[in-house]
Parts: sequence; C-alpha cells; structure tokens
Amino acid sequence: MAARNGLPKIHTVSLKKQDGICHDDSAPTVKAQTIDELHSLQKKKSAPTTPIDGTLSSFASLSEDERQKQQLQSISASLASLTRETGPRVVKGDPARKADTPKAASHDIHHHFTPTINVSDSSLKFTHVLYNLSPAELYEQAIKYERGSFITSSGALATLSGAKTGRAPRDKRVVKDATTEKELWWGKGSPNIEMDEQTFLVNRERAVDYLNSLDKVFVNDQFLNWDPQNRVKVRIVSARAYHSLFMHNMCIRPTPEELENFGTPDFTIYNAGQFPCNRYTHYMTSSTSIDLNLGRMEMVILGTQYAGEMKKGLFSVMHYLMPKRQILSLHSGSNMGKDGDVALFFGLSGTGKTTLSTDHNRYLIGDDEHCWSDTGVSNIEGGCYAKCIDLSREKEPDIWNAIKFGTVLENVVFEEHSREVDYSDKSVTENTRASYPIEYIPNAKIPCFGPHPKNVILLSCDAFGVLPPVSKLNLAQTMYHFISGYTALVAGTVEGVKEPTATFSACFGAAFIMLHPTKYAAMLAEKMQKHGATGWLVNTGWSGGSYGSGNRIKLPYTRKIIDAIHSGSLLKANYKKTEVFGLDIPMEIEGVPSQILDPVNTWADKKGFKDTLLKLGGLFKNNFETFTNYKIGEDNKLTEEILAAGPNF
Ligand SMILES: Nc1ncnc2c1ncn2[C@@H]1O[C@H](COP(=O)(O)OP(=O)(O)OP(=O)(O)O)[C@@H](O)[C@H]1O
Ligand SMILES: O=C([O-])CC(=O)C(=O)O
Ligand SMILES: [Ca+2]
Ligand SMILES: [Mn+2]
Repeated sequence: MAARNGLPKIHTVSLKKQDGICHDDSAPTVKAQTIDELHSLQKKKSAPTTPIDGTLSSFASLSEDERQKQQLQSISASLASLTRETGPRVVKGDPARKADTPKAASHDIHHHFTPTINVSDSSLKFTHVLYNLSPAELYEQAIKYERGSFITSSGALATLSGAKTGRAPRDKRVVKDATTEKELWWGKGSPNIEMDEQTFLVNRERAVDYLNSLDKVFVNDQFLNWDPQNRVKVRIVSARAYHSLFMHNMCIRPTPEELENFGTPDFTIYNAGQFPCNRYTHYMTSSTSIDLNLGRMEMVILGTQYAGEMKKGLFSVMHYLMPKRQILSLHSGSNMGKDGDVALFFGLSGTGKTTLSTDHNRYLIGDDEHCWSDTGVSNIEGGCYAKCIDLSREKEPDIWNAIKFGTVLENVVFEEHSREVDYSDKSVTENTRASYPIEYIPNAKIPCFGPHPKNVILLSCDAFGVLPPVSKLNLAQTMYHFISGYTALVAGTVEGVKEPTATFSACFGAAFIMLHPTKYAAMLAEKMQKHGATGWLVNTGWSGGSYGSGNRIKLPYTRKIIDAIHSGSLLKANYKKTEVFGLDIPMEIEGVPSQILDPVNTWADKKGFKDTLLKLGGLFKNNFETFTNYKIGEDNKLTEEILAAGPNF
C-alpha cells in the first residue's frame, strides 16, 4: 500500500458512495482554468455609469471613451510641470496590476501629447492615477504599501501621520499679489504669512515633480458646501491612500453622474507631504511649507503628512471665496432639533464642537465648518473629524459607533493582536483623531443644510476655571467674545501640572480666516440681528479651581445645559450678573447642580478665584486692544457697544 515516497497511498474513490447516499458536499469546481483567471473572477466589473438625464449634461453627447479621455487630460493638466509642459502621460489604475499597464490600457489616450522641448526621463514616464477609489480599494492600497496602516477591531483604518501630528500654522503661507495685498488681512495677528508668486511656483514644481516621480498618485475629485448654489469643486492629488481616504470622508462625495460631469476643478491641492520643502528656497523657515495661491486657486503641501492641513487649507479658501458672495464662513458645528431649530457651536480646537453637535436627540448638520447664507446654514464638508483622546462608548456613543469600516483613525494605539484601540493612550500624540463620513452618524441631516440659526453657542474651554458654565449674551457681548475667540486648553499633561495658557483666536478660528476679523464679525452681527438668534457662552473647561486643582466640567452637565438652550427653557430662567465679565448667568438648570452655575461657589479659595478672574479679565483687555480702532458694521453704535461689552474692573 505504500507509495514510492513511503507515505500511504490516498484513496480517491469515495467510500461513502457505496451506501447509496450522496454525502458529497463539494461544490462544482470553478470555471477558471488558471489561478490568474480565478482571481480575475473575484472582482466584478461595474457597469459603466451613464448620465441620468442627457439634456442636463454637457458631456451627455460624449462617448464613454471621449469622456474618459477628457478626464485624463484634465488630470494630466493638473500635473503639468516644467519638465513636462504638456503634463505627464497619465493612465488610470494601479501599476502593480498587470492589466493596468499602459500597453494594455488606453494607449490611444496619450498619443496627442507631443514630446516637450526639454525631454527628460520623467517626460518618458507614465503617471498612474488612482482616481476616486472606494474606501475598500484605499484600505488595500494603504495596507499593502503604507507602513503603519492596520485594520482595527471595529474595522477602522489605523494610520500614522508621521512626524507631524497636528497642523503647522507657522508654516502656512499665502501668495501676496496685487489683488490679495488689498483684499486679505496681513500683518500683526494675521494668520496669512506672505510669500511671492515665484516662490510658490518653486514649491509647486517641487511638489508636482515629486508626485510625478512616483509610480502612482491618488486623485480625488469632490465638492465643498452642501448649498448647491455655492458648491466648490476640489481636486486633491496626493501620494498616500491615507490622504485619499481622509479626503473621501471629509469632502462631499460626488455621485457617479456628478463625477462624470465634473469637468475642471475650481481648486487643486498638491499634497507632497512626504517630501520636504527646500530650505534654500526664499521664505522657507523649516522643512514644512503649506502654500496657498488664491490667484491660481492651488495649494501645495510639502513636509507634513498631517491630513488636517488639507481640510483646513480648503476651509481657508472658503473663508476667502464665500464672503465675496455675502456668505459667512464659520468655524462651527451645527445641528437641528425635531422642530427645525438650528444651533451653531463655535469654538477653538478641542472645545466641544464635534462632541456637542453630535447629539442623539438632534439632527447633525455638520461638526466643524459651515456657511451662513441668505437661505440658511450649510455644511462645507461631507464628514466629521472627531478628537478621540479618552473617547468612551458611554459618553459619546454616536462617535464611538462611527469608528468602523471606512473611518480613518489617526495616530491611535491599539493592542497588537486583538487590534482593540486604547483611546486613553497618548504615546503617539494627544491629538488622536477619527475621520468618518457624516452619514456614519445615525441622525445626520442629509443634505447637510438647515434654516437660519436660533441659537449661537460660543464654546470656550476655560482651564482657569473662572468663566461660568453658561451665560446668556446680548448681541454686543456675542460679538465681543466672537472677536476675542478665547480658550485655555492645557498643552500637555505628561510632565505633571502645567499652568493653563490663554489662547485668543479671532472668530474662533484665526488660523483659517483670510480677511480682517471685523469683516466676519460684522456679517455675524447682521445675520444674528436679522434672524433673531440668541448668543450663549458655554465653558466646557474647568470648575472648582484652575487646571491642577479643579476638574473639567462633566460632559453630562454640559449636555444638560445645551439641552436647556435648545429647548428654549434657559431663556426663561432667572438670571444674575457676574462681576468683572458682566455675564448673565442662570440660577437653575434642570439636571445641573445649581451651585456650579456660579463658579465662585465651586472654589474653596475665594481670593484665588477673584485673582484669577481679574487675571483673565486683564488678558481679554490686552488682547482686544488690537481691535479697538476698527469699526464693525455700518454705524459706530455697535462698535462702541462691543468695546463696552468686555470685562469691566
Ligand atoms: N464638558 C465637556 N464638554 C465638551 N467636551 C468635553 C467636556 N469634557 C470633556 N470633553 C472632551 O473634550 C473634547 C472636545 O473635542 P471636540 O472634538 O468636540 O473638539 P472640537 O471643538 O470639535 O475641535 P476641532 O476643531 O479641533 O475638531 C472631546 O474629547 C470631549 O470628550
Ligand atoms: O484642523 C485640525 O487639525 C483639527 C481641527 O478641526 C482644528 O484644529 O480646528
Ligand atoms: Ca471637531
Ligand atoms: Mn476645527
């Protein structure tokens, strides 16, 4: 019975057949003749999408081939650099896949590209374009080619953003030309650090040549702004699947029909973040440079892979484009009640926009960037970007549940084997983040727009612990606090107790505004007045003492406060005025211990409270000095009222 190699011979004839009953559970064999053929069966070709309504579309008369050709030409034009004046020879698909090699693919597509005068090796090379890939395809790209990409136990894609785990505002530059010199806010306090057109082109060339040197680049064609009248078409060219998936989540995703008719983008990002800028280049002060050119409508990213630069770079562009159309751009979250009452949540990073706008009892319009036009509020984005340090299922269930397949989880730490994320782990950074499409929140309001706001909530995380948990503001106070844009987060907790430092960031987003803060403030005042919105100041920070002795106000209490604002019940409460800041604070709120509503009650050290209050008041005064010479709105009356609405002592 032994076979030649000494092993027992295997019986291939089923013995079971002999009893007349068929126990054979094997399925029919696959049709494929080879392994390659078998693998080719795994992926079904999707049917080519055709425009739904031919009369509406300018491309409707085009054949599929023609349309594909125009799309590739448009991408090629985006990637044009001096080494290849006509743009690279682009071909769709992953170079690692045999079927995608230029020979087999669209060889007819690039025949019209005549060789350039300066033929270089790069002009002979094809650039493979991975165009608007799906999350599943991007997962595969990330896991195969990008170190640090893993699937977590809930299905999210964990990634590392590299050396930079936050934005680099000091490395962000804006081209100053004849137009922007007049239009933008420059100088002290402004986020717009200048560069010239020539330097921009040097960096652009560096980024584009880097991208063109790669085997493949990712291209996302997407939209900003859910208001159909004011939609902006954006193209993002990047080198990482992580970046492509992040933008897939954060921008508005086009339907197949919208993508077919996309045409030329209004704005293009070249993200060459893995590659540094050249420090011998004029203006460069580090190896990171984020460059915005409003004339060319382009942005170049060198030397940082932090994905938030793309999101917030586009936000800056909206802060330029929208006010030109009398539309106010806002660093705010927004949600809507069952009765259609809309609230805005302003606040600097980490103050609670995402946490508090994501409310199981209300419809989420958006968590971070909005436009307020004559027709109401619209979200700029298609996704949310939540902080996930110390995230808990109990306190933030909707965000917790949104961290699933398709979500990008930046810089989190997970258990090696189970891939269970430890949200309390700050080993990589404290700024761990989750980026997910807005529809991952169960009660998202899609399309993401709503009527004019009823409540405007200014969030401040006061680590000094002297601002009341909630105050009702009049219009002048709302403007004063909007222009001040105060928060005091504590930088790092690693080395024990640290002094809180005050941050003042005009319009709760000085890093993103392009015009002088008073321009946005005037628009906000006008809109709030016209639509009768009420302003509120909510401290999501410390109570019972400054950072170190007090504690952060419990999230469930803040939620109760926000509930009372939404329901209108807080408007009817009894109020008293505070010292120094002159804020109107309620005496009671359902579900919140009354004694915490006046911060002085929570401090054991009363003198310490008063000293800290005066110290913060002084910081506000100092900061506001920059704005005392500016007029806000049409008449001087409002300006005077605003100046008087600050701390008084
Ligand atoms: N009382 C509170 N109110 C709000 N947030 C709180 C409170 N206590 C703790 N937090 C925590 O503070 C953080 C608020 O971050 P959030 O993501 O909402 O910031 P954000 O305003 O959206 O900032 P960014 O613009 O950077 O996205 C969350 O991690 C939340 O869990
Ligand atoms: O841009 C980021 O990194 C996150 C964010 O929303 C902010 O800082 O306001
Ligand atoms: Ca947020
Ligand atoms: Mn933000």
